[in-house]
Amino acid sequence: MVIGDIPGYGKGSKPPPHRAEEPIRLYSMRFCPFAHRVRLVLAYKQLLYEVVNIDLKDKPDWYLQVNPLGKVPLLEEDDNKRVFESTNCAEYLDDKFNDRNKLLPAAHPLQRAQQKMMVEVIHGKIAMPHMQLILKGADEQNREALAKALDEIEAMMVGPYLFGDSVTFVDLMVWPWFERIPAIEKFRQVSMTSEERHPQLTHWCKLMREEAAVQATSYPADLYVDFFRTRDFNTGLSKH
Ligand SMILES: N[C@@H](CCC(=O)N[C@@H](CS)C(=O)NCC(=O)O)C(=O)O
Repeated sequence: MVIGDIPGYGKGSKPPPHRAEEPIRLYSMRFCPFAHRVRLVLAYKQLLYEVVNIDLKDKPDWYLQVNPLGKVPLLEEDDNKRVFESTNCAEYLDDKFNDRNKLLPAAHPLQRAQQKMMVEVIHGKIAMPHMQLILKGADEQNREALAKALDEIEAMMVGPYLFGDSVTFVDLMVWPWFERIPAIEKFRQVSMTSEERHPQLTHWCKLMREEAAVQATSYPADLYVDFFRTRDFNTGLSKH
C-alpha cells in the first residue's frame, strides 16, 4: 500500500461511486488520529472497507452534505447509512459485528461506561493539552507536564493492557496518540517518554505494536514527521 500518495478529494471533485466489493466506506484524512481510531477497529474486526480521503483544507461541497460538521472520520455503508464521531463509529462497528473480536462487553453496562470514561480521561490528559503544545514547540515544562499525565495513566492501568489482560475499546481508542509519540520526539528532537519512568506503558506499547490491527494501520515515524513539517500548528491546517 502506498500510504503517502493517496489523494484527498477537494473542491470541484465529484463524490466517488461506491465499490461493491467494499461495502463500508470510511471518509478519512491520512494523518487524522480520530480516523485512525476507526481504521484500527475496522482492521481489528477484519472488515473490508474503502477509504475516501478528504482534503480538509479545501473540502468539497458535497462532503458537507455527507457530514454537516464537515469532519472526518465518517462511516458510510452502501445503503447510505452514515455514522460519525470516532468513538461512536467504533461502538457502532463493535455492536454491528459483535461476533468478531468484541471490544466493549455487551452484558456489562458499567464496564462499557467505565471504558468510555477512561478513553476520555486519557485523551483529555495527553492529547490536547500536552502533545499539541509539544508539537507547537517543546519546552521542559511541557515535557514534564506530559510525563506527569503519563504517570497518572500508568496508575490507572488494570493489566498489561489499559483495561485488563486483553485488547479492549480503550486500547484502540487511545493508541493513535501513542503511535505519534516517537514521531513527535523525532520532529522536535526531544525525549518525552522513558522506560524507567513508565515501564507499564512502555510494555503496553510493545504489546500494541505486536497487534495485527496496529501493524495494518501504522505509519512509519518519518511519514508523520513529513506531515508535521507541512502543518500550521496555529490553525491546525495542513496540505493533507
Ligand atoms: N470529535 C471528532 C473529532 C474529529 C476531528 O476533529 N477531525 C478533524 C481531522 S483530525 C477534522 O475533520 N477537521 C476538519 C474540520 O474540523 O473542519 C471525532 O472524534 O470524530
